[in-house]
This record gives sequence, C-alpha cells and structure tokens, in this order.
Amino acid sequence: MSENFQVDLQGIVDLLSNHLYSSPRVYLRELLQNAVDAITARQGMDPEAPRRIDVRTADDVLSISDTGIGLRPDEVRELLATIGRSSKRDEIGFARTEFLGQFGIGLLSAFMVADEIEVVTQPADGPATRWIGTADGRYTIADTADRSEVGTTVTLKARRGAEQWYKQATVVELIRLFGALLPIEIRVDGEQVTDGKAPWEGIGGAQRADLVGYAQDKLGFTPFDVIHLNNPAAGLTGVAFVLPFAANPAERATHRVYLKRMLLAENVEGLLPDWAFFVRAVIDTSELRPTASREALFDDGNLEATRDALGAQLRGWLVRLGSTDPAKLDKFLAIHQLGVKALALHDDEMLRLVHRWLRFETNHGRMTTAELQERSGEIRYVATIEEFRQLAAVAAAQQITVVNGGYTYDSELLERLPEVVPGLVTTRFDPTELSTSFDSLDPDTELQLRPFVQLAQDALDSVGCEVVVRAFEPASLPALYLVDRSAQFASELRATKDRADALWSEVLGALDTHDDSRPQLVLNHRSPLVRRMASLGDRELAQLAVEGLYGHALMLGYHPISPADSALVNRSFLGLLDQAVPTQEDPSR
Ligand SMILES: Nc1ncnc2c1ncn2[C@@H]1O[C@H](COP(=O)(O)OP(=O)(O)OP(=O)(O)O)[C@@H](O)[C@H]1O
Repeated sequence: MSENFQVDLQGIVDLLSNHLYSSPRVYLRELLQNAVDAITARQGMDPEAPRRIDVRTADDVLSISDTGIGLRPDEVRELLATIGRSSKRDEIGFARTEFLGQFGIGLLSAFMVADEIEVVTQPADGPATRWIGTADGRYTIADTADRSEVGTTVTLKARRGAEQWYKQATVVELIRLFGALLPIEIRVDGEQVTDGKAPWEGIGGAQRADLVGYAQDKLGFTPFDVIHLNNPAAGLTGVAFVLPFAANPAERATHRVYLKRMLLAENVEGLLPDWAFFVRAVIDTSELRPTASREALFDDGNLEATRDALGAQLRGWLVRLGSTDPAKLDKFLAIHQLGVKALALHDDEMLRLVHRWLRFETNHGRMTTAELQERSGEIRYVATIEEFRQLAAVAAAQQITVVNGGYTYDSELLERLPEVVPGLVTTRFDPTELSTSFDSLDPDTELQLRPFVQLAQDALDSVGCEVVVRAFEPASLPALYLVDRSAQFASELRATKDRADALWSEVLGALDTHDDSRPQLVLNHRSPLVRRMASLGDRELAQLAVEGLYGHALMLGYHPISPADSALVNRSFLGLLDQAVPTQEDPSR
C-alpha cells in the first residue's frame, strides 16, 4: 500500500524563515513578484489590460491587489493548496522565462509575518474565489467572493511579534527597494511610490550627474567614475561605479542585482571577475537565474560567460583611460594601487594591462615601469626595505637607479614582469655590484696606503671582514659595508645549521652555496676623514677609528650586528672617548 507524504507547514515556514531567506522582509518581495507575474500573464493575452498594483496598510493588516490574470476556482484548488506547485513552469517543468517565480513556495513566505492569508481572485472567464489559509496548515475555499475587477487581492493578518513589517513607512521602503524598476504603477495607500526607471536609462547630459547622485544616495559614496555595462546575451544593462576609496581585494565585491527589473539582492557575489574589486555594479538582467532564496545568482555557465563579458568591459575602461586620460588613470591607481598589484601578481591579463602605470619607489623618486625602462633599459631592484636603505644614496651617487622592492607585492611583481611583458628586463641588484662602479686608486697612492690598510685589516680580522680602499661619491660617506647576497645566504645558513639537529643539519648542508667571500668594508679615499685616518701616526688611535667606522657602516646599512661586532664597536667607542676626554689632574695630590 502506498501513502502520501504529509507536510508540516510550520516546519516549512521555519525552514524558509530561518534557512532560506535572510529576513522576513522578503514576504513583500514575494507578494509583489506574484502580482507582477499575474500582470505579465494577463498582458500576454490582453496587452490593453491595466497594469496596477495597489498596496493598503492598516493596523496589523496588509493587502496587495493586482490587475493580473486572476485564478479560476480549479486553479485556486490546484495551485494554492499544493506546496511547490507553480503555474510558472512549462509542461516539462522548466521555469518560463517571462515570469519571476518558478518554485511554488513564494506565497508561503507570508506566513513568516502572518497567521492568516486571504486570497480573493477573479479571472476574466469565471467566478471569483476566496481562499483562506492559516499557519497551522488548514485552508478553506468559498466560491462566493465579492470582487468585480479581474485580478487578485492578497490580504495578510499580522502574526504576533511581526507587526513592524506592516507599518506604512516600512512597507513603502520595502516596495521602493524591491520594486523601484518595475514598469508598473505601484501605489501604497493611494500614493505612487516608484517611477519604474533604472538610473542608467536616462538620456542626455544629465545622465552622469544622475548616476553620481544615485551612487551617493543608494550606495553611500561619490564614484570615481561610472562605467556602463551591457551584455545582450544575458539581457543585461547597468553600470559599474568605481570606488573612490581603496577596497580590500580579498573581500569579495558584492553588487546590486535586479532580475527582470525586480531587486534580487543588494549584495550579490560573483557577477564580476574577482579582480574587479574596485567597482560596485548595479545591473538588471533578464536571463540569469536566481537561487531558490532569490537572494543570489545561480552560478552556471551563463553567469560565467556574463562575468567574462563584463570583465572585458571593465578592462576596456582601464585601457581607454590609459590612452585618453593617463592623469586620471594615475589617480585611479593611487587609490587602488595595492589591490591592483595584488591581482596583477596572479592575473597575467591584469599585469599586462596595468604594468606601464604601476609606480615604484626608487632612489630617484617614484617612477612608473615605463619611466624606469626609459632610464636604463634594465630595471634593477632590491628585495627589502633594509637593502634599499643601505644602498639608495650610494647607488644614486653612482647614477644607478634602484627600485625599492621591499613594499608589499613589489619585488614579486618586478620578478614576474619579464614573463608577461616582452622585452622588459628586471634584475635583482647585488650590493657588491656597486663596488665595480667605484674608482680604484692609482698605484702610488695604493702603495702609500698599504700600511694603513694592513692595520685596518688586522683590526677587522676578528669579525671576518675584508678591508679595501676605493674612491667614490658621496665624499661625505667615509665607509660602506658590502655583503654579497649569496655569501650572506651561506653565512645565515651555516649559523642555522649549527643550531639545528642532525637531520636538518644535513639537509641545510646540502643547500650550502659554499660561498666564502667575506663582507667588505670599502673605505672611501675621497672622504677627508679617511685620508686623515690614513696619515695618523698613532697606531692605536687609527685602529680605534677603523673599528668605529666599521660600526658606523654596519648601522648605516641596517645590517645585523653580531656579538663579536658589538664587542668591537664597544671597545672602539670607549677607546675613542678615552682619547677624546682629557685626563684631569687629581687636586688632592
Ligand atoms: N497575485 C496572484 N495572481 C494570480 N496567481 C497567483 C497570485 N499569487 C500566486 N498565484 C498563483 O499561485 C502559485 C503559487 O505561488 P507562489 O508564490 O507560492 O509560487 P511561484 O510564484 O509560482 O514561485 P516562487 O516560489 O518562485 O515565487 C503561482 O504559481 C500562481 O499561479
């Protein structure tokens, strides 16, 4: 024996209100949608039929009347008495594209705010019917209803605790929210509350100002720019407002979406590609599908194709801006720099699009990649802010432009640029390259300096540093501490290896580059101080001064200071103080 399932209406209402819909306020959207669908159905047969929706509010009662197709008594029995039954699907069960509804559950949402729903309906060709359903799952039908005009009136009686959803001001606000674009006359208590026009549908010069006003009013910001969106395949029109403030690219951007001119939701995700984090779109589409909650778009191939098409339009805007108004593009990038860089790192298209305008800090001021390329053909960068601080001034004095790649994403971007942009060369700058642009001394001077260099070398042997003398700008800089990157890596690795256990020691040992080149202290022969030091007769003082310069160069270059370094610097500092402060005669003697 087979039996039918029973449905617990209270359980279903609970499911709708707590799990499907985000707020009871959607009850009004569902009622409005049914009224619109009924009007659409009637228009199909009688294009001259009126298109009106009348909402009436009173204490704890709300009614919504439409001039739609109405229902015959047999349809009332079939459609209103069965959960999941809908007149808006075709014979094979597909949603009919002209209607908003499709699931056959929308009317139930009224039970989130009502104990009782009354439907009085009058079709063009039959008697009127009154259907009354209650939240406990019962309904009654009477074939004698008092209604003369073709259409339907749905009346709700407030459920205890839901009275706030019936207040006139709330109802007006919700009707405007959901129904602003509907091309139907909608009145609340006799007053027309919508004009049915999308803000982007205006014509003439006032349009841009209107759109800016719309963004200020509805989205709460003055857009940096407005981009028109259009995708006939999805029956889509609308606009994208460019944010005037930096947005977090990790947070998914959400958009205001109207479906067949009825608001789907104000925070729909996935309409635009992830990289388009810098715009908020407002669009209307007739072809994309909603999810059952009608609060999001169904993520199918159609949405994917739409996303690509809209992405192409946003790219087009960026490219146009680059060629027609570079100053404005510059301003745009100043606001969205970080986000654009974050995306360009993963999205080749984006990188190709914006690379020319990306700005980087260099030791010759902020520059775009195009400017950098023009300057020296090859873009040299250092990967950390510390490295940049060490080298910026000295490299600038040698006419070498170095980019500070220490800011978020910058060195990764510089590394990736040549992969995406043909002909662009970027190299990581090795500090020791600097010394190749320093001048060597003539053999005589070199010979003369030999005892001093030997003394300096003896002083710095304990910290493993090699002393060389060169001539370079600026003359005010007496010494520069240079450490080769691969030597630095090798020495850090060895320090870690000494602390690690046997297994890791072996692994780390395999990585060792065996680069034994020592860091260098390059003394600047153009510096008057260095010259004076070289001619000092007092060996002890000369040694203290070299140690002092060593400490100074370490600190100036933000290099790490080892215990041996600090012992040496300490000794030098106290020694120099000792020499500088005269010994006082003891008056008691
Ligand atoms: N105002 C109305 N005028 C005429 N028929 C209506 C009206 N409201 C509801 N109906 C009928 O009742 C059926 C069920 O309505 P309900 O709102 O539950 O589902 P739906 O609109 O079909 O789909 P969805 O759940 O997606 O909204 C509709 O398919 C429609 O035939």
